[in-house]
Amino acid sequence: MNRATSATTAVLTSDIPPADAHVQDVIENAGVYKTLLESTNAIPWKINWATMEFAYIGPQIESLLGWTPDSWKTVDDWVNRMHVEDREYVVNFCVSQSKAGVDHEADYRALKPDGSYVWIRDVVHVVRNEMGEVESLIGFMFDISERKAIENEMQRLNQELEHLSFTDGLTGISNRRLFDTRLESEWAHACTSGLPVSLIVLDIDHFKNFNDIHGHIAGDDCLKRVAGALLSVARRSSDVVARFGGEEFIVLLPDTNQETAYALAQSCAAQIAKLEILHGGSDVSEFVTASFGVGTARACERLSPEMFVKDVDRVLYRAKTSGRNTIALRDAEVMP
Ligand SMILES: Nc1nc2c(ncn2[C@@H]2O[C@H](COP(=O)(O)OP(=O)(O)OP(=O)(O)O)[C@@H](O)[C@H]2O)c(=O)[nH]1
Repeated sequence: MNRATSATTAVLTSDIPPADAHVQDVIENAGVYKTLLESTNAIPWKINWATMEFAYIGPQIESLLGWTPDSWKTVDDWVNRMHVEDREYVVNFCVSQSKAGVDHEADYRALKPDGSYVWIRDVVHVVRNEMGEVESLIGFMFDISERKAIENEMQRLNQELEHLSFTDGLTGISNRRLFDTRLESEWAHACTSGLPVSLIVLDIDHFKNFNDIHGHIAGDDCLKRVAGALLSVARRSSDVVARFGGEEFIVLLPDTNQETAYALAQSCAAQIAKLEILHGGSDVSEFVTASFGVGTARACERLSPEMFVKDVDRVLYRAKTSGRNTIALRDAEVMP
């Protein structure tokens, strides 16, 4: 039994005249409330607004945060034992809400004596006098570490899920979904900036034969290595190298003119050649090659991004029908 209850018992056993029965009730109730308050899982507290001192802090502070109630005297003790990244926002928020007389709550990391932190949700009630002036603040600090850990894990899993939903499972590069999303935003950007957008669409030559001769696992490995080669060429942060499906890849080059796009397609072809992946089923080279379609457009042209992609895909088909292992341009003749 704690101090509050024994004090109550002492009062009850003394001789109190009937006229003071009300006082006795008050004392008894105060004892009950104190017992209830100090047996909750949260830390109750009270701050005197005029002095900014703690008029009361529950003994639970010791078991939840590791500080003795004696060491928790002023608002500074609360502020200084808050994670530095949370401090400015939380203090400013709590002060402004308190000044406005608005009940509020704030989450922050509270420091323990061993240097670790506990996530706290402080729920604050503003007490005002008859004049409407703030007199004190009373509240509870709840340990929300478990909830925060779950929230953080959920956030991490969501980010991972989002990343996976934009990644091609085999090659690890972006997938079509990410490409479509980025193309749409780059198209909108190009529409306002007036800058050109370029696309390179490429397809590995005679890949069916490659699989038939070298096996599907070698085929998968070939796709991964080609993806790596493309990534080594399109290196600007705004560039997107994506697997478009099967053995077809697409490279989005924002703010890029046709000349540069063509040069980049040449570099892609050179990097693929450099891999020297033996291809027993190709009539164009002993190594793996690809055919390329390159296109450049101004977003202001009467063209949707989807139509643009289809257009460049048709250009790639031209490269295929004109012998493979070549680069075809949307606005020019097939170039060897
Ligand atoms: N190993 C492997 N093969 C794939 C994958 N996706 C698609 N393919 C194969 O890629 C081949 C594509 O064949 P086609 O579309 O006929 O084209 P191609 O043989 O490359 O001929 P051209 O494009 O005309 O040069 C098919 O045999 C598909 O099975 C994959 O993830 N892994």
